Amino acid sequence: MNSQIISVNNLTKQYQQTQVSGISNISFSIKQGDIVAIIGESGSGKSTLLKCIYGLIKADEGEVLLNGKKVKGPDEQLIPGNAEMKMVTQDFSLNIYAKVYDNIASMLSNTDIKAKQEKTLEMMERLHITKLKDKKIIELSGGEQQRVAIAKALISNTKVLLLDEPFSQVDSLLKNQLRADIKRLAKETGLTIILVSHDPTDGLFLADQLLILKQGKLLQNDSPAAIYQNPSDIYTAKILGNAVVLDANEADKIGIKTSKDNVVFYPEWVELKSTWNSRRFEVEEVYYKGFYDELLLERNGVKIRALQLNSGEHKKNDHVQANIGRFLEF
Ligand SMILES: Nc1ncnc2c1ncn2[C@@H]1O[C@H](COP(=O)(O)OP(=O)(O)OP(=O)(O)O)[C@@H](O)[C@H]1O
Repeated sequence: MNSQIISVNNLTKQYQQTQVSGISNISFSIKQGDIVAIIGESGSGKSTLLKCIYGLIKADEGEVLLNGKKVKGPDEQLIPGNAEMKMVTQDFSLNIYAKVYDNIASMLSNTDIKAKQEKTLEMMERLHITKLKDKKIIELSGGEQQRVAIAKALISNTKVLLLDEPFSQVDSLLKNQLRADIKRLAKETGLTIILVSHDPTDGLFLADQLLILKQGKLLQNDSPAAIYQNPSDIYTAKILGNAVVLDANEADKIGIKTSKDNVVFYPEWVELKSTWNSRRFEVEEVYYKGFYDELLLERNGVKIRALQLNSGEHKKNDHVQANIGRFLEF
């Protein structure tokens, strides 16, 4: 079993005297070697939390422990940050006129030139950037620069890698490759990774542990599957799975009774088949998604979305029988 590497205790940071700015009373712990994704809408406090963990900004209250030792804030040391952690920000902080090799090697001392060379080449190999060795940063794509920045961050005995929106500069094909590489790297090296993203698929695909932030508060902290299946809040269900949200009146119109205010379900929980409790909907729109379609269905003025795995089976204006196989009440 992995041991705990980071412990965040009652962390609060407020920029102004308002409740919604910064982060508020956040606590959680991280196991060594895990990938943790912090997900939340813009302004929910993701970057603030990441910077507090790294010691770049001083928390008003609470503390961060790295292997049981308090992480110092910017007021407690000359150079803010932490030697055992590295943060890769969206601007990458690379020397754009220097070569890839030199950018990475610059993190190591010159006391053993051969070891420095070997270590740099090994790290380039790990991040699949060996062929870029002699290129200048300015000649690279965003995704390539990203890899160089990660290689540079990892070369000096880093225990925790902090990534702020790591995939914002890469197209979807490269994104999948980079995600897979990061996952492999963490599993091979025991590196702990904390990443911040506004894209929930990063969290669902990569993370061992998912943190959902809303207006500076930690809403949920669990495995991606546990949170996806049982979101504690409508916000979480919408962020993670683009959930359908109906009020009690709308739910009633499609045959769901609830004593709560809202009924929430993911489109894939809608069963398109004729069962004793299924109801007739009209297909209003068909959105082609590749190997499946997303259907916009309507009944009694209420619109819901459902997935159709047999792409093309039902067309616009068709009538279909649908049953909400599972739903949550809030
Ligand atoms: N230096 C600052 N001074 C004042 N307010 C700030 C500062 N930095 C962040 N905030 C406020 O704190 C809240 C959280 O910001 P933060 O950047 O942590 O959110 P975020 O979830 O990372 O957002 P994004 O996804 O847009 O980067 C926001 O309301 C933001 O306006």
